[in-house]
Amino acid sequence: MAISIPLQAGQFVIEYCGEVISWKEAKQRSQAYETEGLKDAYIISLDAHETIDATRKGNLARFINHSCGPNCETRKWNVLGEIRVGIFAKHDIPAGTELSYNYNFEWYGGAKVRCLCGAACCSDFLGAKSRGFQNFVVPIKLMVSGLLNDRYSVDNMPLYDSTDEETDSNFIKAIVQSNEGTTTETEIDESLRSTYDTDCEILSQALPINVEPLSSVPMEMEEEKNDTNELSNFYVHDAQQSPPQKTAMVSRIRNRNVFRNYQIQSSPLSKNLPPYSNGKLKNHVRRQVNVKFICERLASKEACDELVSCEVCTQEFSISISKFKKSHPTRGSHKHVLLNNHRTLVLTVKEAQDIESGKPDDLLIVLELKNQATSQLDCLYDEIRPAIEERERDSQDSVSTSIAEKWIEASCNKLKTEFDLHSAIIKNIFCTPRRTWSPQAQGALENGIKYLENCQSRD
Ligand SMILES: C[S@@+](CC[C@H](N)C(=O)[O-])C[C@H]1O[C@@H](n2cnc3c(N)ncnc32)[C@H](O)[C@@H]1O
Repeated sequence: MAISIPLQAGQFVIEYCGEVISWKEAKQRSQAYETEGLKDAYIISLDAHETIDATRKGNLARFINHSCGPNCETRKWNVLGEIRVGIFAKHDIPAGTELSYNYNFEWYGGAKVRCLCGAACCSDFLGAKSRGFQNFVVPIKLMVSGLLNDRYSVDNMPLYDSTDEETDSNFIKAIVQSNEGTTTETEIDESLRSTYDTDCEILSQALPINVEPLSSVPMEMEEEKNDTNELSNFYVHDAQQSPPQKTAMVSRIRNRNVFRNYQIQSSPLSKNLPPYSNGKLKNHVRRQVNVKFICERLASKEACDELVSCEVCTQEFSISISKFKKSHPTRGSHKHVLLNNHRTLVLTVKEAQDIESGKPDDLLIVLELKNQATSQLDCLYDEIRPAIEERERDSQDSVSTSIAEKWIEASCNKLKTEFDLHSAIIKNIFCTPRRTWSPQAQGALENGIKYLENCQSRD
């Protein structure tokens, strides 16, 4: 389902409407739908007791497909004491784009369903990463019926509460317009339709409670600085640099994807920090050194050679990162970077920018370690999730001490790898080893400068 007007990050898109039925009823219906030969699944979980079945009665939200790299996400809201599910834009979405969200399926039986989302980070099968593939049966979760007696459960979603703040929801009409004339097997229930506008308005006006996640503080991207100083001639700013972004506060437990992406908040003081003593500004904009300008002022040829060699290396890495960027655009505040071994690293924008100012090889090794630590944390979260859900609340408060200890340990491990990553970046920047140049390499200085100048003029 496509949207006909542009959406902004965080904007409410549509409520997932349907018949609210018990889990028992959902299972029976699912079997009946299967017998009828219905291929698509439209039952999602509301909470531990109830589900929303949009198979026969529902709204346009039922037509939004799954994607492993979605542009929307689901959020649970407590609206006047009633839990409701809304779909929200994860990031800015241009008009005409197909909407998608991650079903976060957990498969627990039947055949695999091939995912056709086409995302670079696609896990190939719906629920391929879930424990369902290890024959784990999720006790009570949301369920979507599908092909060949498949059983799915959608991951728990964040629970938000309503407030009085207002959000614009006019674009809902745009969705309806964009889908008018579409013939579907679903009859939109008239009573639902009549209350649809009101409902959407209530949900669109409800905003999440901003509660910080356990054991982490959300990161605030450092603001782009416009400082100019005497060293500004040394650097050429990347014109394609993304605008500064701020990561929103997240609820205590949001959906799994968000929950996994902990960030350490940079000190608010850092916004006002002066440039480093060597002239590098403390932000993470890709800069190219104006090599010619500096070389003209350096007395030693060795220093010139070293500068050029470092810059060529950095420039080449920047070029490869730019290629990555083109093929793996930023999703929200993250970049998906494809490594040579075909693995995808999910980096924050800041990390990607940090890497651009460092060197590739050893940084990627540290990144790989960080990625592994993140995966371990993800697995652990999968392990503790049932314990959280058993309490039928979106809260981690009741998780047992032993599990909490494991969680803390894994979190520390991840933080350590993040620390190592940033140390490696700093090391690369400040401790670049001096090179011994062969006589043949002596003549490379001019070539190097020409190369860099060509690169800069191309940019
Ligand atoms: C809520 S419905 C989505 C709308 C549905 N495609 C339709 O046209 O009515 C969920 C069903 O759509 C299909 N589906 C959604 N996303 C998919 C994806 N990425 N790959 C394969 N099938 C998908 C599956 O059959 C799934 O059971």
